[in-house]
Amino acid sequence: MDTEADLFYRQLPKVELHAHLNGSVSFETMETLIKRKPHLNIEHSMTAIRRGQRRSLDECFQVFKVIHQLVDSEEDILMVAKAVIQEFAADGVKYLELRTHFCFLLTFIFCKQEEVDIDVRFLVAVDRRHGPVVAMETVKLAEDFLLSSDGVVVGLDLSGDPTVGHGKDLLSALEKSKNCGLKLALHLSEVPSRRDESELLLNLPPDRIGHGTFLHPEVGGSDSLVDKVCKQNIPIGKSFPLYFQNYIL
Ligand SMILES: CNc1ncnc2c1ncn2[C@@H]1O[C@H](COP(=O)(O)O)[C@@H](O)[C@H]1O
Repeated sequence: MDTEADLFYRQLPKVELHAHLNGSVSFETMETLIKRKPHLNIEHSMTAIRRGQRRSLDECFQVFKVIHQLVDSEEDILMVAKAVIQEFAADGVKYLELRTHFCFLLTFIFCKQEEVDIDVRFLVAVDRRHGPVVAMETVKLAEDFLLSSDGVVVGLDLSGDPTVGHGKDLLSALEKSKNCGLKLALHLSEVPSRRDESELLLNLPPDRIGHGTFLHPEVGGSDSLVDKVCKQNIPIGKSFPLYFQNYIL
């Protein structure tokens, strides 16, 4: 049963600035998806990380692969997007930035969120594993949406398995994106030994950082990386509060 504190926190108006669409699917929606596709033999334990449960980054990306099998039609995408937006609204979120590679489909549909008291904006996701050509194509699409979506598409998100590829190959796509006015939310330093890449990406600079777990010298990053984040006042989403207390969203 909800405590008084639960109710208070639910009603408190909030902003959510680091939500991946397929990373925000609730248990109930997942159940509907699983029932729709019994032939896939997918169980709940394959699609979620329970509170307190520890998983490696690699295992997290395995979970996304399973979710992508479940969400593979226009009908699924729309159902998931509607449910996610309604659930964030029911949780008291008033401003939501949703990142997804399905942006192209969703943008026009959610230009008018009339029945729900929530302002939803989209970030078009570039998945690192698809490489520079797809990244550039995605940026062009995102630019079109930026111009035609009446402010619904606001930026570009660089995400995906951080051990795959190198940011230097995506730099021209990211620069183009920035030059055309898209805000940049970049996942960086999510794994150790990515100092060079983080240096490059921080020079852009991004408007937001995803995770940035290994930026600090104590965990294999460097003073120069920390300096760049602090001097440029770049907010970090979903990281550890220890090192960047003033920057965590
Ligand atoms: C754990 N930290 C993370 N680091 C990097 N990328 C992540 C992520 N969590 C999620 N994603 C990215 O978001 C996609 C799912 O949403 P969409 O299918 O696009 O809606 C994942 O496939 C991955 O590319």
